[in-house]
Amino acid sequence: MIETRDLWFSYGSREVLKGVNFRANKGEVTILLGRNGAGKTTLLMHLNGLLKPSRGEVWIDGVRVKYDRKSLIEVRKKVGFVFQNPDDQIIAPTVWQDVVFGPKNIGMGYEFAEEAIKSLGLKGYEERLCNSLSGGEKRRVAIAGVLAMNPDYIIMDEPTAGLDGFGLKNMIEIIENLRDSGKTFVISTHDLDFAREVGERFVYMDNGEIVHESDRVDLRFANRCGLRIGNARGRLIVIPHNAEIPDVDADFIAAMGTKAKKRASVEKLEVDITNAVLERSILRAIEGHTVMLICSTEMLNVVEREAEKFPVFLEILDGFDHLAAVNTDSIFDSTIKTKRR
Ligand SMILES: Nc1ncnc2c1ncn2[C@@H]1O[C@H](COP(=O)(O)OP(=O)(O)OP(=O)(O)O)[C@@H](O)[C@H]1O
Repeated sequence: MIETRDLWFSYGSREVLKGVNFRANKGEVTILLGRNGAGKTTLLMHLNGLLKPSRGEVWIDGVRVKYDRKSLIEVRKKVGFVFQNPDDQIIAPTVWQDVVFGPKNIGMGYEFAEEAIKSLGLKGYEERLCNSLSGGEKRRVAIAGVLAMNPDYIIMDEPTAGLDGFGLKNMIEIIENLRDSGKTFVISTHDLDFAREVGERFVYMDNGEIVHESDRVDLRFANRCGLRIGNARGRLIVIPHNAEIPDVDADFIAAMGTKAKKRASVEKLEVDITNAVLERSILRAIEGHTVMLICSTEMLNVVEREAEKFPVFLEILDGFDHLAAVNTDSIFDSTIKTKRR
């Protein structure tokens, strides 16, 4: 387990970590979520001694991290760090020279380097110049360099930044395979889909503090931490309180335009919402009725923003995991119920 205890850190007079108690359990993939500037990278850099806390402690497998050179070498063997930008990590001219840089530096053998080259699909790339590689390939070289030291823990700072769909899929496979082989991960990301795919524990950071922890993505906190996925899309289901659709629904239908479908024996009204505009008039129209909204996170953001301005009580009922069981369309990931306060 990696743990921080009451961790404080400042860059000059700028306080960035404010008493962080973080924990990453062995064998798990812990995801660190938070908006830009929340302090994720700063926290991650403490987990293998790249930064020294102003106050507080870091513990790895029950041993308190010390900051002399000899202790730090031991820490770096146990905990590898994959930087957000591979160019910050790659230092040698060729792929092979770069991957063996770490083990060579501390007099370790190259067996894990060879294994890493294979497992990351870099066989045949050994003599390639790193600066001739694509972004995705560079990322794999950076990971191979970390694996060459055979660490138990792998810290990744935004590993999906700049990856296309194939690169993302490949990254997910790499993490899953390594996890199955017993590695522990701590990963920071803004990518909610990716987080859901690989994560087992989720830690939410805001303004230098941990504000929440959960064992599945909690949309309320993901939202607070500035995450977004997909487009603002969703389906609004309005269930009127009385059997007859009251007059107010005429406004609602008008507001929704031609997309609204009103059936003859209406007990509920269903509307597909395909853009980010959920206007005040719509919220006014649905006020007082039970409303279910199945939507993408972006739409959730829109609704929550609007609901703050309008007296509609908003309660998130379910996250993606539950809803996925009843609706396989991946754009739908949350259910909201609104009712009059
Ligand atoms: N070397 C530095 N010197 C001074 N301030 C820094 C330095 N590095 C980071 N900061 C500041 O510390 C705060 C936290 O930065 P950090 O990189 O840890 O956040 P983050 O959550 O990783 O953000 P992002 O998601 O944008 O990568 C930010 O306000 C940032 O400007």
